[in-house]
Amino acid sequence: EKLSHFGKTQSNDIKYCTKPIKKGAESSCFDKKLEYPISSEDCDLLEKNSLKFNTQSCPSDPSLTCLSVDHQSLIGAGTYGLVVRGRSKTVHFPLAIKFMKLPTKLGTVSFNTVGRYNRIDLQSLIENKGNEKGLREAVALRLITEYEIPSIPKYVAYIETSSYKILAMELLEDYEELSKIIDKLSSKDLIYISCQTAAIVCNLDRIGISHDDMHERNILINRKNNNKVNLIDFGGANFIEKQQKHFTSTNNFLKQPINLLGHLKRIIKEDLGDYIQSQEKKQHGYFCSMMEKIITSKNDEEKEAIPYYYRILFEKYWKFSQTNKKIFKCALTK
Ligand SMILES: Nc1ncnc2c1ncn2[C@@H]1O[C@H](COP(=O)(O)OP(=O)(O)OP(=O)(O)O)[C@@H](O)[C@H]1O
Repeated sequence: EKLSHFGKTQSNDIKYCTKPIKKGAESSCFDKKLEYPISSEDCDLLEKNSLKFNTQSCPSDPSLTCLSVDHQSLIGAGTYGLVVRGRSKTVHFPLAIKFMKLPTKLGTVSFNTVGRYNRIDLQSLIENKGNEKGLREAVALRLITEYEIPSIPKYVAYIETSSYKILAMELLEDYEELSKIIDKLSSKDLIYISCQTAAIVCNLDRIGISHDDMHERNILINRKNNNKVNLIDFGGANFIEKQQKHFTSTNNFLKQPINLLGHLKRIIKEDLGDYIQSQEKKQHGYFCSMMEKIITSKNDEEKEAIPYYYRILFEKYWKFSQTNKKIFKCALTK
């Protein structure tokens, strides 16, 4: 059993420091940025939510317990916080648990009830644009999971303690960031990846969520499974109010991810990309509505009513279908 339940490993197991602090000095250093102490209050709340993950002694004070950041546990690190591997007995899949350090202790934390959000207050999120990255992501993932939108990690739990915002979600295994592999991919791969990305964006659109941070680092690819795409990092997500629900998110797919769109434009030629991009600027969401139209059109006459550029894109390059739950999917073409 690799995952001890808050059990400590020996501090000499810590391998995340490679460079000594001072020139010539033996390395006994540690990276303060990777030190995430877990208090007994944190422990209690995590335990109540059945969340398990590895811990170790804190490098700066071995009497304290910290998140384990060895190569088995650590998934990602950044200014936002740390993503580590975990488990929960409430779900059958492994977890990615994101720990976001709070800028200050309590007081500045709004929406804090008893650590867990049972009720989602969409209105306050809309008004509080940008200030609540962790909560915003939790709400987005929870809605996405409830609506069973595929290709996005499933929401498992969101907790706030006095030190952290903690988001537990499905772990995507065997995925690589598109930014790291984009130059190795063939035209066919890139067409299929962009098609799946567009389908995910339009699926989100149907439920009124826009990702709004669609760079290549947030698009994960499983090369072992037909270049299957998953979208992560909903910290910048926006919730579109019902009245203005009419498709606003697509514009972020047609502006971003810049590198992927650049490749795509070179591949599909015929000025298709430029034309569709400029249409989207004039009328946000036009792209998703055309996608819906091509799928629901029953005969040639209805198909011909769809503007030429979209028809070419959908007939020649991106083959969409829709499941009975109205989820857009991309066909893997030979
Ligand atoms: N569910 C997941 N499964 C697998 N890996 C994940 C998952 N979520 C995040 N990661 C990995 O952890 C890293 C950080 O996650 P994420 O991008 O969500 O954080 P962030 O705070 O938005 O970081 P930034 O915006 O600086 O990229 C990602 O680059 C990704 O590789």
